[in-house]
Amino acid sequence: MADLNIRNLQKDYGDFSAVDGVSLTAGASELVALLGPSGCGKTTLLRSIAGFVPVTAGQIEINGKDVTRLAPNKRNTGMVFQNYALFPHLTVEKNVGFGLEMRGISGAEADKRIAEALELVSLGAYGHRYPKELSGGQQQRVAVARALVVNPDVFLLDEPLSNLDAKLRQSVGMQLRDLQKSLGLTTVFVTHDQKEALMMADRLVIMRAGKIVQEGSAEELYDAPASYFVADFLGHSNVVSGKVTPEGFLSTGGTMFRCDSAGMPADRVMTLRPENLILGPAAVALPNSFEARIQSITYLGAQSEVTLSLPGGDQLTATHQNRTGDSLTLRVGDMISAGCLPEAVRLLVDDMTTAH
Ligand SMILES: Nc1ncnc2c1ncn2[C@@H]1O[C@H](COP(=O)(O)OP(=O)(O)OP(=O)(O)O)[C@@H](O)[C@H]1O
Repeated sequence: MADLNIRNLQKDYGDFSAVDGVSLTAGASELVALLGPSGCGKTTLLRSIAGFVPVTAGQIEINGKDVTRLAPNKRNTGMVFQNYALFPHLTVEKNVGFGLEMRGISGAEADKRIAEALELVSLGAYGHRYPKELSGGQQQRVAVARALVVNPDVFLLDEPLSNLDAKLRQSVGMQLRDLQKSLGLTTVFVTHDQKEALMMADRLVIMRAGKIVQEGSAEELYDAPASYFVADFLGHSNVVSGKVTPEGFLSTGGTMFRCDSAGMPADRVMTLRPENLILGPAAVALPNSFEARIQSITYLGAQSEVTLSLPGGDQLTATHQNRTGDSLTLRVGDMISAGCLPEAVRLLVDDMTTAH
């Protein structure tokens, strides 16, 4: 059981800040995902925790001990690198034993711990193979065993699923999460894939330009993004800008949306999740209801994505469930009723087109 406590961490390269005043905690057994676009500082933050990047300022504590200036092998962290960084000329056993050797553990004690670590990742029979004799998924498990063999206080993962094909990603991700939970490991996990983060993390930390912009559970962030940037990053596809009227509506190009606008400044963007935009007769009775033209339909099997063109020229996409016996006919060019509940309309600050 361990916890990680980061305070005001700063990593500057010249006058550029890769990590800019980050404070972050991760509790015992917690899996925290660092999520954000390329270049936002995720890897730099992770490597700072491991000790591979000397920080400019701030503090990193593991189990209440200040490790900010300690060498990597004195911190008791276990790290899985994006490309696994296995030694090609060493067997699986020797790769896994490397971290122990660095800590001066050898002989029978090392052999026992290597065998246990390989069992944990179901590679007990593969100790004598070389990395090139393993599949991508098996190599990833060797990298996980190598990180776990030292009984780390903090488990650090840098995009550990990105080299796996789409089919493997989900099952390996779930295995990794099960292992993390069963061992009670405090874990920080870097990804730029929001689906991966939603699937695995207890808490998501969204970064932008070296700073944390929002953190919370997957549900909290998806349901209540604090800004357009976060909404957009977590897969909201409908964003329309408008003006808040004194009566409490958001007025877009030609449509008024009833929503919770109390105390909102006038200029806002509206986000509306496609699954909350209802099509057909059921939409007519909703507090927000309007007629729109179907501009395109993308059939995706269980559902279709239907893009609507609103009277003022704005576009909204709806997710429509395809059910056997559904009497609603969708045809490109037709007018259709559409609507949503006021609480499905979220008004956010537009931090995508303004400076941040
Ligand atoms: N050694 C370095 N010297 C100068 N700039 C660096 C150095 N290492 C990283 N950076 C810069 O710091 C910023 C953050 O990089 P980092 O690798 O942490 O981003 P990231 O969020 O992990 O991105 P990605 O998802 O693409 O891996 C980038 O703009 C990068 O160019």
